[in-house]
Amino acid sequence: MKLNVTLIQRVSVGFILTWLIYQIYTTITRTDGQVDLTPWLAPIVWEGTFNPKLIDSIYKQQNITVAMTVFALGKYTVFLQDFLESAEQHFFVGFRVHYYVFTDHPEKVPDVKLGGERKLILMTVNSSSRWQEMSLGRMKRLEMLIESGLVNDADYLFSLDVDTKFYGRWGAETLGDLIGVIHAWYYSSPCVLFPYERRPESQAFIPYSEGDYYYGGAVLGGSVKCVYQLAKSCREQLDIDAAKSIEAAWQEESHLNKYFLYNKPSKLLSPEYSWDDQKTKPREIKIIRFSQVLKNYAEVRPNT
Ligand SMILES: CC(=O)N[C@H]1[C@@H](OP(=O)(O)OP(=O)(O)OC[C@H]2O[C@@H](n3ccc(=O)[nH]c3=O)[C@H](O)[C@@H]2O)O[C@H](CO)[C@H](O)[C@@H]1O
Ligand SMILES: [Mn+2]
Repeated sequence: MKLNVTLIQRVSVGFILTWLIYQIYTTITRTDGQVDLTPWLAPIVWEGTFNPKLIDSIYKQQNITVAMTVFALGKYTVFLQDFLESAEQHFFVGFRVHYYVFTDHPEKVPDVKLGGERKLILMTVNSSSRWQEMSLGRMKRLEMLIESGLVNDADYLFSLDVDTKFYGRWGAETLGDLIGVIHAWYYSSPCVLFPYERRPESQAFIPYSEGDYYYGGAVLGGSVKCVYQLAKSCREQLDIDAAKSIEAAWQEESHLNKYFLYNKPSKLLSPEYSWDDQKTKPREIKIIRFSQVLKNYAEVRPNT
């Protein structure tokens, strides 16, 4: 009898100790660089800050359509298969999704089997000779796509890099008026180290005294109306720079950062939504949902 009580006591102490260690561990990892709200009270979406089933059911009721644009010009068509197949597994599963694939090589677009209520619209465009133009030309093409009325049936629109892969859920938690993603390489850096455009001659110029986050150019999104305003404004600023023969440090990513500085995103996606396969996963990142795949720059880009 005495032995039994001791056993129960030991098990209880063991349980309490394990629970305590777990609480301390989660508190440390939770505060380690993870903030859930911006200073303007926009949510930052991290694993553990939302209930996936609940949030999906809210937007399911609204019967929404999500459009996504992706550009695969020149040799970047090689990324399409993995991109689309992984999107089918993780991107708005169970929702109506319309992919707009922009390419100069329509014959190289793989035939990926899509789920019900999901379709792919092929947008054939002219080739460019410089990768920088293919990357920054996305703003103009996004603006024109929305002006054409083709995406009028969509409620939300995302534009994503193609040299990427989905590894985890990307669902209704990412919806909002204006969406930006925190860049995986700068989420814990001080503002002055952000690679904003620092030359005052560029429209993308941000002085060292300003800035709050460094946003990645690989992800932008929001309501169709807000994405239109963003794309139009960035395209206008890119045109002004081009007329002065200035190319911002990180092309449209620099202009996107300038836009977000004065037009704050209503929701920010944590770096879970734009990781980089080159970067090992630190402890505070619980899940990688979308990531840049490794690429041989010399092989896939037409110029350096
Ligand atoms: C993780 C991240 O934030 N990436 C950004 C970054 O580097 P990246 O090295 O990721 O740029 P990148 O080479 O992926 O180019 C951006 C995108 O442009 C398209 N493309 C580019 C070249 C080409 O030959 N064909 C083609 O289709 C394609 O959709 C690609 O995903 O800086 C770029 C601009 O300098 C963009 O802002 C990227 O979004
Ligand atoms: Mn990329």
